[in-house]
Amino acid sequence: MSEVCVKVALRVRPLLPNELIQNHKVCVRIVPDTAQVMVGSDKLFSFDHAFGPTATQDEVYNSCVQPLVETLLRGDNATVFCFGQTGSGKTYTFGGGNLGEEGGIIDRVAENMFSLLWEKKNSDGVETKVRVTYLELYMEQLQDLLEPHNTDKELFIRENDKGNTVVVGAKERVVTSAEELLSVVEAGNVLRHINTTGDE
Ligand SMILES: Nc1ncnc2c1ncn2[C@@H]1O[C@H](COP(=O)(O)OP(=O)(O)OP(=O)(O)O)[C@@H](O)[C@H]1O
Repeated sequence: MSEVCVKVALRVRPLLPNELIQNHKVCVRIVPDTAQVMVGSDKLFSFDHAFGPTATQDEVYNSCVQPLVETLLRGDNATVFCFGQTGSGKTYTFGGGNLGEEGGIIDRVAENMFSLLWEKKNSDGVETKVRVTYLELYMEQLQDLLEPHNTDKELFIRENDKGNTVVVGAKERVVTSAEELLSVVEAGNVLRHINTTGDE
């Protein structure tokens, strides 16, 4: 196989103001002009991409995710997920609800995808329909973030006849613009916040 299917990017966030006040020190450094990081003074790790504290949302998106959107529009599947300890910057990197400079992956995918679909429509007359599902798996419980108030709802993870793993019972919503997609995500995020913090 010429192309590797799974790529791993590492992002080191800057120290936060309260960490600076408490005199925390950076312990992970990007080796300049490489995709390697040095932990402490002698442990070197290699990734497909490595981003330091000054990397912008745009840089992360353009290197790691933008090529996947094009893959998607050619009919393939793509998955992006963030993994890291609490407070490491997953939510910041993923974003959702901000089409500006600070917008994250979700925002940029939404914008990018609709603009590419618009181009396709204008050049080839291709009509498309975008359907969204938005789910949370938390403490082994699946929650449909598009149906926040339906507490009786049960979702199941199953394999379908094509051998794909799917969530059965998830609500789908048709969206026609990046703004509409992000409003769906924002509404779901409010629920996610309530679930994980107990705040209303
Ligand atoms: N690259 C970055 N630049 C500036 N601030 C950042 C960056 N990454 C994260 N932060 C800030 O660091 C804090 C923690 O980030 P975030 O909430 O994204 O972490 P998390 O991994 O989602 O945490 P949790 O698992 O607890 O939800 C936030 O205040 C966020 O704004």
